[in-house]
Amino acid sequence: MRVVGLMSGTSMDGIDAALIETDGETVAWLGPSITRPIDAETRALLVTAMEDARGVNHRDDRPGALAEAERRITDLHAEAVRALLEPLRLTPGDIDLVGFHGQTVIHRPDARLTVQIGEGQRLATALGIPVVADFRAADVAAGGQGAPLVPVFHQALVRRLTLPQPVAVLNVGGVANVTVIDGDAPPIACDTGPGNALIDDFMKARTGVPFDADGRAAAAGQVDAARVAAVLEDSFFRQPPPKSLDRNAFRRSAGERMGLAWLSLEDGAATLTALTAASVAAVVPFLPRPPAVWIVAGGGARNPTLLAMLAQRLGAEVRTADKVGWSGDALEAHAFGYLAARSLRGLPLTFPTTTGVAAPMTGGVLFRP
Ligand SMILES: Nc1ncnc2c1ncn2[C@@H]1O[C@H](COP(=O)(O)OP(=O)(O)OP(=O)(O)O)[C@@H](O)[C@H]1O
Ligand SMILES: CC(=O)N[C@H]1[C@@H]2OC[C@@H](O2)[C@@H](O)[C@@H]1O[C@H](C)C(=O)O
Repeated sequence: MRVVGLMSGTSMDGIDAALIETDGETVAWLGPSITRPIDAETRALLVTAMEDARGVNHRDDRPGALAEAERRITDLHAEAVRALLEPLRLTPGDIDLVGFHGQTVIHRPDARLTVQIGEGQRLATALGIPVVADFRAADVAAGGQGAPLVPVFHQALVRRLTLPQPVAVLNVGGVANVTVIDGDAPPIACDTGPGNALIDDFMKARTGVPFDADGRAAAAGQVDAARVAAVLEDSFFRQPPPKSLDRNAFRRSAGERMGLAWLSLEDGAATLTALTAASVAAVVPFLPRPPAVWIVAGGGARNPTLLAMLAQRLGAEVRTADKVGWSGDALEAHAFGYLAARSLRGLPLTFPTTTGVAAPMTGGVLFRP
């Protein structure tokens, strides 16, 4: 199948759209991708929608700004698909399927609640292509964490490489998540903790720019190890995998525990970057054996200061996804194309070792144009 995968991640910086050819088992081709930036006005609407989502008790509730945000985000995804296809001289008729993740506005698996806004039917009708959406709902309803979903895709990609095992695939987006693959054993996976979200929020508050470009501020600062250790006291880091996080999970507690207000821009950025690296390293003691190689994807792979801190704390080889022939920026979009193909074939998306669901579970809802 020729599939377009779509991801709008927790960083809310853009919508990634990527082409992939797959039968939902093996990956035949990782095709080109684009990012359609999310404008400041839409980002502000999404931030409001996330606030309003705190009042959601049922996954179909759309209080406050949520309904408007959902329509807007759906239409931007339709634009992203067109922007991907046009320069490739492809039309919707050339595409078999779309995998549409949507925007997570609340994730509380403990309450069996996870909401990704995005109307599958509206997108299918707009594009004239079948769409699979709502990838997390079935897993959460069955008692799983509903995240991470990418491990089965990471496993399919790692099978194509010759690398010393175990191999860890680390995605550093707003939240960071890892998949550890050791031969044919079921992959072990979890969210590791904050990825870029706390760094982005801190940089936005201090400079107005919502990220630490190329890790420059962090590179010029001093890490406050005691502050990092204070956040790692949180019970989340003592839990073994599988486990997942809401984007805003550590927002308040980290700010308070770290006393960020007292740190300079550079020291704050360095300390938050070290927190991301340390929380990844905190997973290693829970693994049967430490990974020999770490492949890093997501926006965090563009931050050399973070990559250096990871290499130091993990004591293992750290490579970027681009170095192994994947697209670090589009890996999640490729993943949702792959997961859509699996969904169409009724293949499992989640497993006891990836989301804690009791038995392998398929997921996703199909919308026809
Ligand atoms: N050149 C760069 N230097 C430093 N950080 C960068 C750079 N480019 C991107 N980033 C970081 O990566 C983030 C975006 O990452 P990404 O697109 O992987 O996140 P996401 O997909 O939205 O999140 P998630 O994986 O949690 O859903 C930005 O918000 C920024 O913090
Ligand atoms: C609830 C939710 O949207 N979680 C995202 C988020 O962003 C990164 C991390 O937290 C990850 O577990 C998940 O996304 C990836 C794509 C996943 O499910 O594998």
